Amino acid sequence: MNAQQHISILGSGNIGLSLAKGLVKKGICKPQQISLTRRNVAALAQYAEQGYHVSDNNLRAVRKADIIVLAVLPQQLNKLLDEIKPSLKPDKQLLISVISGVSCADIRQHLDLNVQVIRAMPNTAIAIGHSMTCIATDNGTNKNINMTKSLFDTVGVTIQINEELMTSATALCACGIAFFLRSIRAASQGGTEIGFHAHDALKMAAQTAKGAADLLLQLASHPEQEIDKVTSPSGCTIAGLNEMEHHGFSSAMIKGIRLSAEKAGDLYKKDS
Ligand SMILES: NC(=O)C1=CN([C@@H]2O[C@H](COP(=O)(O)OP(=O)(O)OC[C@H]3O[C@@H](n4cnc5c(N)ncnc54)[C@H](O)[C@@H]3O)[C@@H](O)[C@H]2O)C=CC1
Ligand SMILES: O=C(O)[C@@H]1CCC=N1
Repeated sequence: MNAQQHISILGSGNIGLSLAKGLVKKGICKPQQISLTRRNVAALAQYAEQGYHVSDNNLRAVRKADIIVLAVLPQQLNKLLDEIKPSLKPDKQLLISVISGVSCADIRQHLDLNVQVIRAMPNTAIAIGHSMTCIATDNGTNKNINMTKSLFDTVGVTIQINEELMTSATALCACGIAFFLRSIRAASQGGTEIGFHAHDALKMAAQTAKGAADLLLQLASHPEQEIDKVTSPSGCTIAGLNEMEHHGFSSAMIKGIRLSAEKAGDLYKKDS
């Protein structure tokens, strides 16, 4: 983004605000270049104090924007699109949607405008700059794809994927945060049962999970390769691991991800 450009985030809740904070923290733009809208504008008071433009007026926010981020819930989207349509300048503005289950074509079709749309699917680790964000488009220019990637690179790691895989990315990465959190919670519950205070068990489980993830990311190795290093012959790791598998550990994760992906594909259709 250059210093003249303006970004308007429509629906400034968890994801929208985290993105805004990441952009400012990494110096991509100043708060004065960002408009944040929300129905309950009082919830954005601290952002107004920091210099962000804060309002419940989507039309005004759209009018001054070069980039418009759609960050409402899927069931809130059509009303928002109807509201902003009169202010949109399709040949001058880029729409970035973080909304699950809504394709670029769905958005253009509802607007009945030929506007560039890029989808971005972050996860809640965006709040600490550690999101896994997938981006996809069916009509965005390379320039705008690169620009969108650089925006989300400020809040984590970004990859471009085919749009058909966006619901799968939603399940694996956006919902996935919850799956890994539940795994850590379950490990901590096991830890408490074998003797640790709950807060110690949680810290120990979380740091262990972080170490496991970093082994894969930093060494670029395969999970089974790292597992083989832990499982001493006739040892306690393989005993625990096999017991978990007898109870369907991997199968539960795979089935959960499949169901989430199915549901992600239906989030918008159900309500539009
Ligand atoms: N929460 C998550 O982990 C992820 C969510 N998403 C998607 O991002 C979108 C936003 O999710 P969250 O930030 O978690 O939801 P949220 O509920 O925290 O934020 C949505 C915000 O939009 C506001 N809003 C609703 N209608 C509006 C309107 N007409 N004008 C202005 N503001 C309006 C609401 O007041 C709320 O503050 C959803 O579509 C979700 O599918 C994507 C990836 C991850
Ligand atoms: O649960 C949901 O529907 C949203 C989309 C991805 C993460 N949270």
